[in-house]
Amino acid sequence: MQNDIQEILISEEEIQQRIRELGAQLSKEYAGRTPLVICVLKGAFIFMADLVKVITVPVEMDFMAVSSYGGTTKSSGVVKIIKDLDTSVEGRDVLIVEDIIDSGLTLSYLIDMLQGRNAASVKVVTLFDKPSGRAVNLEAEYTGFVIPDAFLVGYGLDYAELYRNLPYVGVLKPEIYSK
Ligand SMILES: O=P(O)(O)OC[C@H]1O[C@H](OP(=O)(O)OP(=O)(O)O)[C@H](O)[C@@H]1O
Ligand code: HPA
Ligand SMILES: [Mg+2]
Repeated sequence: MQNDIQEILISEEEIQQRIRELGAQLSKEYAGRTPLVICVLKGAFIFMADLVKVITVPVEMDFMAVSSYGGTTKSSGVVKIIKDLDTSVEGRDVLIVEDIIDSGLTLSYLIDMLQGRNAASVKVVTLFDKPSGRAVNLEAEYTGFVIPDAFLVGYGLDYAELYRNLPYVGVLKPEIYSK
């Protein structure tokens, strides 16, 4: 698996350090409240698990599964809901946890949906932001790292469902996805 990586872009230590900083910021933002923290599966599951451990306010958690990339490196533009929330978001302070914002299509769809369900507030924390990929104008309130225009894998990010379990984020060798 490591042999398929061209370059490690962000190390495990750098990721964990940045998550501790995000946790501290979010604990301040939500002081005195109990946000509903929503993990966007599958990509965000590792970030979600590490992030909630460094948030010091009480949180409720729920999970949604959506997919728009399938086995490719380009968004299909169609966001498919594979699993919806179990919890009502009405009147709740919702924090969406994403691994990456690329085209922005996944998040713009989710934000509209949660606002349509009358959440009291909807904010986004993303570990990675790739502004060069944007198809819609959208920014997260909290961002871990701004990353360059390359297809990345690791720390939750997959290519064709592989590489999510790498503890760092790296650039995949182009010959892997041009096979
Ligand atoms: O900004 P966008 O261009 O919409 O891309 C970002 C989304 O794409 C990835 O999910 P994917 O659809 O690959 O599903 P996965 O999380 O199961 O890998 C990623 O986890 C984000 O949710
Ligand atoms: N890597 C993996 N999955 C993704 C990416 C990426 O760079 N962008 C959107 N989904
Ligand atoms: Mg994916």
